[in-house]
Amino acid sequence: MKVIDFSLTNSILNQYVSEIRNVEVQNDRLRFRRNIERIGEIMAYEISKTFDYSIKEVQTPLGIAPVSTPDNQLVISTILRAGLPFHQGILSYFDQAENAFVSAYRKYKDTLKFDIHIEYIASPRIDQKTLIITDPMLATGGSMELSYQAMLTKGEPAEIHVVSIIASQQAIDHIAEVFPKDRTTIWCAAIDPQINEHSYIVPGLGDAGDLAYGEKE
Ligand SMILES: O=P(O)(O)OC[C@H]1O[C@H](OP(=O)(O)OP(=O)(O)O)[C@H](O)[C@@H]1O
Ligand SMILES: O=c1cc[nH]c(=O)[nH]1
Ligand SMILES: [Mg+2]
Repeated sequence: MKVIDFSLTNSILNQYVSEIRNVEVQNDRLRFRRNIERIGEIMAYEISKTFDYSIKEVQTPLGIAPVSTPDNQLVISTILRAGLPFHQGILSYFDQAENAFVSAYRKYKDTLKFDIHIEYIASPRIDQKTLIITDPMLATGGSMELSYQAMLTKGEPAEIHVVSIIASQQAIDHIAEVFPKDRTTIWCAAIDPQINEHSYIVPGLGDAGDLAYGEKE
């Protein structure tokens, strides 16, 4: 299993990550969503370098140009709600991708204990396709694992890209355990050391879904 951590490389992506983490900046919802989209756009570009390419001949007004373009059949899958702006950023680079949406939410038994419930999935078949499964936050990794299990009812992908912004070390370890090691790559903008007793990432950024869309009842 490959793990790509963008925080180890100096790039403008780290500026957008600092803004979504920053308590003085992150409450500007439009900026928060747009920064998540921008991180998705940059990650999409980096992920595109791993695809399979072949040369096609393009007719220009003056001749024929050979151009190497990707051949992968993409399915971009997203976990509601916080995944939506991230999905939009990635999709804006992969124009022809198919798309899938999974709902996952924490149903609390008491203030600390919860189960993750999946209630909705809308997905194409994913057999032999490149599955890009996105969620900006990987805390326990439970939502990602269950969403992937739900996606498997739609077929077996050729390769899997788990794409996140902030992941806990625990979630990285968990995903490395439960996803196919030979064909999964995890992409994230940072790996944080801890999760707290409420299973929030520390230092993390808080609740990504609420910051993007407002608090739930
Ligand atoms: O790794 P886990 O421990 O499963 O936690 C991560 C999940 O929590 C967040 O969603 P949340 O449940 O807050 O839903 P929301 O996007 O609707 O706010 C996040 O977007 C992940 O889906
Ligand atoms: O830190 C966390 C954990 C779960 N969901 C979030 O939005 N943030
Ligand atoms: Mg949330």
